[in-house]
Amino acid sequence: METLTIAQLGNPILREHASLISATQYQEFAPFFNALQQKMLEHNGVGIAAPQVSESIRAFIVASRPNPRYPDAPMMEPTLMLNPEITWASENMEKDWEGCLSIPGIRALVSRHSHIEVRYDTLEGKEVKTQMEGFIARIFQHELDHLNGLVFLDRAD
Ligand SMILES: O=C(NO)N[C@@H](Cc1ccccc1)C(=O)O
Ligand SMILES: [Zn+2]
Repeated sequence: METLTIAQLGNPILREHASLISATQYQEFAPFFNALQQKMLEHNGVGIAAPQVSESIRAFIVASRPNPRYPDAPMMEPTLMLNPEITWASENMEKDWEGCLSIPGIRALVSRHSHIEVRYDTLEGKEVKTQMEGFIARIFQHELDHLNGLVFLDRAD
């Protein structure tokens, strides 16, 4: 695994529909997911999606925590989510500021569902069903967009 570089807006990889991963492949990808988390932390990211390092698979990390880029971000354990889906989304929408490691230096106000219910697999192949709200729900929706070839500017008000 050579060192990962973050694809910038304009790179067609960011516009692909990423592929599901089969559970038999999860463990093979473990070193890649570690490198992905490292790359996110290097850039003070609070999330990162595999397509951003040109790996078009349905996997991302949600890792909200206060940092210089998002001083008010809530604290959570960095969480790797495989084959993630939204299973329910609130009618209620909230606007807040977003950035993207693939679009450095730009922030925009984006409307997102304020509450969502999600499902994803862990690296061990366990299915997790849970609900999210606020900034963490926002990051999940931002990362899921990346798996579907969307970036936050596509949704900016
Ligand atoms: O580019 C990514 N993830 O794809 N990282 C974003 C994640 C994010 C998402 C939503 C709101 C704020 C921030 C970052 O700035 O750390
Ligand atoms: Zn992004």
